Amino acid sequence: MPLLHASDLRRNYGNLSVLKGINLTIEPGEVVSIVGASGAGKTTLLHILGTLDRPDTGSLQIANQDVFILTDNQLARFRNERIGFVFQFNNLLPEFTALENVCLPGFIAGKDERTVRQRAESLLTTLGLRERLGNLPSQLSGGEQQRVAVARALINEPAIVFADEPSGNLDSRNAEELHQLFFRLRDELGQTFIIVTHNEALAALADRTVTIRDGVIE
Ligand SMILES: Nc1ncnc2c1ncn2[C@@H]1O[C@H](COP(=O)(O)OP(=O)(O)OP(=O)(O)O)[C@@H](O)[C@H]1O
Repeated sequence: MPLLHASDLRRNYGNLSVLKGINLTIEPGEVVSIVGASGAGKTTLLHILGTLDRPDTGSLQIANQDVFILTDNQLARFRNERIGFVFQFNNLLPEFTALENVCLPGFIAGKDERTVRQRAESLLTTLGLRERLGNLPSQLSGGEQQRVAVARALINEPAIVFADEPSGNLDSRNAEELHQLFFRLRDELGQTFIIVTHNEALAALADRTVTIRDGVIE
């Protein structure tokens, strides 16, 4: 069974037809990059695949769940438990420490507090942030903040992590480190990533590159 199966996804904004029938299958443990010209619909597609937005028509299965038949509340719960996100601007909560930011989705999922804390510490240690657990985001470098965001995305052991231009705000050294991290997590945890990127180095490293043009996958 594929991990994700999208069938004939369509999305219009008013008269503008952005997605015109997207079909996509993702297997577990793949790192897939989504590329395409500016305005091609990459973010629109990522938001739909990540269940942040609904298509006008079409269906999507993730981990054997037909997601768009769920109510908004059911979908929010599914997203919290099964999907992780990394955005260009890390969206860490400024008044919470690195450790607290990582724990939060685990607490929201209602998991045991001690278990969540231990997993968060272990993830942050794996990502080289053992000495930064108590730092606020403002006390971290851009690269460190993005690694905290990756740990936060992983806290609930998601089926898939979606990333939208994750290295878009980093210098080339930090960008490369972040990219290596995705592949290490793929190798060590079997983690699946779907990444929208303009970064050609990252797209070239991916197991598969999906190009959107004229509203469909090329
Ligand atoms: N909420 C919205 N309302 C109206 N139009 C929108 C909305 N969101 C996106 N669009 C339009 O849909 C098209 C696709 O946008 P999208 O952000 O998905 O493209 P993209 O491929 O991610 O672009 P970029 O690489 O520049 O980030 C664009 O023409 C955009 O202007």
